[in-house]
Amino acid sequence: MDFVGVSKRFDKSGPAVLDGIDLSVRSGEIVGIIGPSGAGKSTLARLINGLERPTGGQVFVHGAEHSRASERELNRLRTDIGMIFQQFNLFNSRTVAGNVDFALKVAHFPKAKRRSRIDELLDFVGIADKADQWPAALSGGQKQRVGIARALATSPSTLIADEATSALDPQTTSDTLKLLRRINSDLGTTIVVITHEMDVIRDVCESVAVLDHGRLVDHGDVYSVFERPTSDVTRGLLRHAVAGVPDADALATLRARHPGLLATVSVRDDGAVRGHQDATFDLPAAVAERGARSTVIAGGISDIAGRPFGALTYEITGDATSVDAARAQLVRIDGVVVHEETKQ
Ligand SMILES: Nc1ncnc2c1ncn2[C@@H]1O[C@H](COP(=O)(O)OP(=O)(O)OP(=O)(O)O)[C@@H](O)[C@H]1O
Repeated sequence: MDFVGVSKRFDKSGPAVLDGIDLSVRSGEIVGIIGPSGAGKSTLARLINGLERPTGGQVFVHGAEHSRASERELNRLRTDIGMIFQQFNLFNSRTVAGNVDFALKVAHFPKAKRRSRIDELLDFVGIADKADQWPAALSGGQKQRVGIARALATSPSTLIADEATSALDPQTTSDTLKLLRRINSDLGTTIVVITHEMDVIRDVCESVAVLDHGRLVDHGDVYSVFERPTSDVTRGLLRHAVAGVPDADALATLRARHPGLLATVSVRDDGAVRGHQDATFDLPAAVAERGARSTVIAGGISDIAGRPFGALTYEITGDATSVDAARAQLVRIDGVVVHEETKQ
């Protein structure tokens, strides 16, 4: 999937909702599109399935240029793109099986094979026992599984999940994201995850594109973007998803409880601290060598694309000479931030 210099205006004299987007998505990857409300995420998704056309640039999906396709060609191309939504968009007047059947009918799937295809799909998403239930009798997570089964009915090579977990509780979100990963690994489906939550990106995506006011402000594999965000929007979104260097408010709270010297160590791949020659730099050991003690008081380590990522904040205590010696060592290490108390 390729976006080449894509722009979109709904009104000729109005603002650009998307502005000069250059973005490539590899076939078979899970990519996240994230950004604050109004950033242009849903518009980008609608360009992928041809519900909107760009006012500038080109959109290619599986080699076909969507931006130029006729309405007829678009209809055919759309059968190769499944969509799932925050509000599930199920037909309440049809059973679970009936909802999936509808997608098969629309795609002219052979009638004789429909029942077995429905059973296969419901089994795959884990709700085989709900085939004859009505949507109203299902939980949010089960409804989303029906939505997913329906979106997969025609074996699309791309699935767009537009805020698909935003209405779900944390456990159901986690189960749904696991299902998306299984769809990707078992069926090879390219998945575009539209979200405003960095936790979702962290838990399921391989690459991420960050939108702000219609512009692409960060893009790359998830680990790199988490490690080196280049925009304030990305940094703001990350604050809630991974532990980092505490901001001024968090630091004030920590200081109120911990009078010692405070220092934060970034935890990166293999525990290595970037820029430090000894990849196993160990703050507690370094501090102990100088006769001081260290205690973890804040932080966390997440798993991002199978690699550790996070930060740990320590309080360093002991006699003044030992703490000063520890401080002198720590300020020289890249990846360690020593929080000096500013004198009033
Ligand atoms: N059909 C339309 N006509 C006019 N303006 C539109 C249309 N669709 C979207 N917009 C505008 O485009 C901008 C981006 O909207 P979009 O829905 O793509 O953002 P989003 O990032 O998905 O936001 P949210 O997270 O709130 O869903 C908004 O300012 C919105 O008002």
